[in-house]
This record gives sequence, structure tokens and C-alpha cells, in this order.
Amino acid sequence: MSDDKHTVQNMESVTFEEIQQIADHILAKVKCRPKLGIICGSGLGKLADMVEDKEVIPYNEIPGFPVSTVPGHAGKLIFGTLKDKSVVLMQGRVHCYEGYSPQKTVLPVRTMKLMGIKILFVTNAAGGINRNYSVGDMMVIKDHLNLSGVNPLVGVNDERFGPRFPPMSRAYDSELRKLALGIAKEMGFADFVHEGVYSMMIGPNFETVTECRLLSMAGVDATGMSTIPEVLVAKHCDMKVFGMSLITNKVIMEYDQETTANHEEVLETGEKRSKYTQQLIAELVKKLVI
Ligand SMILES: O=P(O)(O)O[C@H]1O[C@H](CO)[C@@H](O)[C@H]1O
Ligand code: HPA
Repeated sequence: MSDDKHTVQNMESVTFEEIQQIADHILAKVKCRPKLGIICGSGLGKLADMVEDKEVIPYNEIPGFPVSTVPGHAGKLIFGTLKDKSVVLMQGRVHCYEGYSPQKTVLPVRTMKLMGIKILFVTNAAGGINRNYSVGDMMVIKDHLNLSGVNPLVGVNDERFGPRFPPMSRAYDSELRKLALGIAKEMGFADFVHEGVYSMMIGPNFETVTECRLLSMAGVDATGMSTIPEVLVAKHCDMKVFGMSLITNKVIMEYDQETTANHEEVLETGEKRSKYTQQLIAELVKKLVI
């Protein structure tokens, strides 16, 4: 990352023209022209194995694109066909806690917009706050609570992306949520697929006990360190959004509990359970009318 741009409180901005250049650069390298984009969260990148006729571009080969630095995020753009639909997959994302400005963190989403993406699926690994959730469950996101203290829409608003004051009360498309829950039932997944509220704190530390108790009181079902900035800009630029969390661990709700949260457990659960997330996402893609 260049540093002089980072001087004003991490407010590095990225212009429409810069993003257009990145989108053009990518489109010049691939034949595929998808309308659906999918962001794969921690340990969820195996969805790429289901993509056929792949065209792959590592993030570090795209000038200006942020590069993933966290284990479980391969850092590749994968174009191809999933259930007969053209898609672009982000195999790994970047997070604000990696040191990227909020605007740089969401640059891939705006790039997708300028590449013609109309529908965005966001997935993540999250800690289960809801006491009825078990490790390995999935959660269709119905709403979010932004406790990260960051918002990529702060700064000069470029109307070519969207309005100054975008509504966020219907951020997660209700038809896609209904469709996903219906599919989960058909697939026999109903016992471990829930619908709930996701919250984000900026990280990179896992939450304190008091923070988790507060999230629980606030009606949060699962918590993580990503996704919300992506959803904010996706809605700002009028994309349809579907979100899904894999509950990779239960958060620590008791003071002085010996076990602690850790990224290894997150990746391990991803390894064991992401096949169900992949199957559900694939079925949803199959039934999607684009
Ligand atoms: O949200 P994703 O990218 O899935 O990753 C989650 O997993 C990591 C912590 O284990 C954090 O980055 C958290 O946000
Ligand atoms: N907290 C925050 N982020 C996470 C967690 C968690 O418990 N699990 C996976 N990502």
C-alpha cells in the first residue's frame, strides 16, 4: 500500500476512474461476462472447486487491487461457470484490520459493479452469539449491526456509484433469503440453517466477554470482522445482496472461561463444514433468475 495516501486517518480514497481502469484491465483478461459475484470468506474458498471453465487472476496481478494477507483467503479472482451460470468468485477478501482503508477494502465490490455484476453473494466465517446455534451451522443474514466504527461511504460521494444517503433497512434481499431457506429445507439442512443478524467489529482481536454479552442483548446472532463494508457499497450502487455465515465457533460468553477463540478453529470448521455451504450456494445459484 502506498503511504502518503494513508495520512488522513486511513481515509485513502479510490476514484471512480481508478476503479473503472481496474475493471477494464480485468475484463480485457477474461472471456466470461458474469452478472453474479460471490465473495468467499475465511475457509470458504473451496466453492471455487465447483466452478467450471475457470479463468483465474491472482489479486497481486491486478494493479491497484488489494491483496489478501490472512490465512484461509487465497486471493484469487475466479471467473467461470457454476450450475450453468457465469460467475466471478473472490476466493478470499481483504479486511479493514489488515490495514486497508474502508474504501480500499471494498474496491473489489465496486470493481465488480463496473464489470456488470448485478447480484452479490457475501459469505463469511462468524462466531455464534445465539445460544441455539452450534458450530458448523449456517446463518442466512437478514440484517446487520455495524459496530466496526468504519464505513466506506464516508467521504466525497460519487453519484455515479449511488446516492449520498442510501437506505439500508432492506439490505439483504428478502426473496433470495426465502429461496435459500426453502432450498435448505429441501436439502434436509433445515436443522442447521438459521436466519439471523450479523454484526461486525473491526478486529483483529476476537471479542471480549462483555462485548459478546452486549451483542447478544442487541439481538445479534453471529459476529465477525468483515462483510458489512462490502454490503454497504453493494447496496449503495444498487446491487442485490445475499449473505450467509458459517458458524465456525461459539463466542466466549463466560468470564475466565479457559478456552479462547482462535483462527485455527475457524479454518478447521471451514474445512469440515464448508461443503454444506458450497452445496447450498450452488443450489441457490442454480435456481437464481438472472
Ligand atoms: O469474515 P471472514 O473473512 O470470513 O473471516 C472471519 O474469520 C477471521 C477470524 O478468524 C476474521 O477475518 C473474520 O472476519
Ligand atoms: N469473532 C469474530 N470474527 C470471527 C469469529 C468470532 O468469534 N469467528 C470467525 N470470525
